[in-house]
Amino acid sequence: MPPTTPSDLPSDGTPALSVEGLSKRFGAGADAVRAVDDVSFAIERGSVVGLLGPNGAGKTTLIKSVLGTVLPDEGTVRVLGRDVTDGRRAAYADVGAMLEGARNDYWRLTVRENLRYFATIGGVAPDSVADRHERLLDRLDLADKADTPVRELSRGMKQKVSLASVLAGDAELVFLDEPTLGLDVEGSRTLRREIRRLAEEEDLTVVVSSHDMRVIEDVCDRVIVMSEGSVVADDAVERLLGAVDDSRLRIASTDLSPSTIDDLRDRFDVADADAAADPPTVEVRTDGDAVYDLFDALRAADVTLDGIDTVEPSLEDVFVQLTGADAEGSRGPGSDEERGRAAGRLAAAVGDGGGRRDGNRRRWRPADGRVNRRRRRRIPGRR
Ligand SMILES: Nc1ncnc2c1ncn2[C@@H]1O[C@H](COP(=O)(O)OP(=O)(O)OP(=O)(O)O)[C@@H](O)[C@H]1O
Repeated sequence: MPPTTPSDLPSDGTPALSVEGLSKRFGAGADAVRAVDDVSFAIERGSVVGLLGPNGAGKTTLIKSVLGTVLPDEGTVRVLGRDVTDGRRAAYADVGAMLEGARNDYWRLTVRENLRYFATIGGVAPDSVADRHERLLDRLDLADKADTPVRELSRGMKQKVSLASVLAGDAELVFLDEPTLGLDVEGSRTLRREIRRLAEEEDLTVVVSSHDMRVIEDVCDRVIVMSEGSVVADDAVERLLGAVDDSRLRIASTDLSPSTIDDLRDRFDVADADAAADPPTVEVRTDGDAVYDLFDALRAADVTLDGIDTVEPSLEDVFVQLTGADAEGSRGPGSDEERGRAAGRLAAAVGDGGGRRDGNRRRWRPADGRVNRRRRRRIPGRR
């Protein structure tokens, strides 16, 4: 099994980012908050990793600790093998961050001037990366606007300029915090596609933090999920998705009246129903013999099927099971105990596939830290 923890990575496989035993407390005594609590992980070069967690999970504190804007109480951070406390300048020359969306940029400057400016403050002579800038302008569809002041651009374009600015120097490791925030559906889709493409073409290591699960599913190979300062899951997106035992059958039929749906609720585990849809639909969690019982029940109720398909669990389902939070990152009503049980079930499921539990804590390590960047999982019915 390839090594996956910072201390046992081989010397020839120096990770882009290695965090070991990182902790940060705010305040003291009874009011102290353990924002980050003994967090360790390593991110291999060239991978795209999602950082997820409900509000207050510790993501921002973790990112700021890595970027050097928050001083951790304990632990080490290595960027491309260099301990950041030994040589900040050297370590951070390789790091870029888009932390506040479009506000990164100077709106009075043109798009190209922004790229040159950010290359300079990244320690790179702009002329030496002119080719990279042309490529970025081209890939992000900004070439026509290269000499336009940023303030005259649409929000989606500003967001693209922000991304280009982060990549304008020579950064190998890039943090993107909510990169699609505020974009419309089309703008978000375009930016997701471009982030993925740029990561592959420029051979970048990218850490993406977002509450939008589509961003994580579309862009990331691997996801680190945080909750209450700790890492509660760290695995390939596909394996996390595969670990959720929540397959459903979605039945569509004009014969599905509200009373028929109520009858089904009495007998089956109905996950969702929409009696007002055209045609009405019902989603039933099924396993084993329940499928036969379901069809028998539908036949007995004179329901002729207009359509039937399977609904795979989404990353949002995984996230909710692990943290008890909704997709926006807010905590739901579930108790810590319920969340712990759900996380335990999920961890055990992943463990069965080769991952390993880390003691009794709600976290696990991937069985295989090497992820295939080109292998994508498409979920039927999702974009
Ligand atoms: N400067 C600070 N002083 C005191 N407490 C802080 C400070 N920064 C963060 N915290 C606390 O640390 C915990 C983690 O906060 P953090 O902002 O890292 O979480 P987050 O996962 O980024 O949340 P969000 O998704 O809402 O941005 C929270 O309880 C927060 O209130």
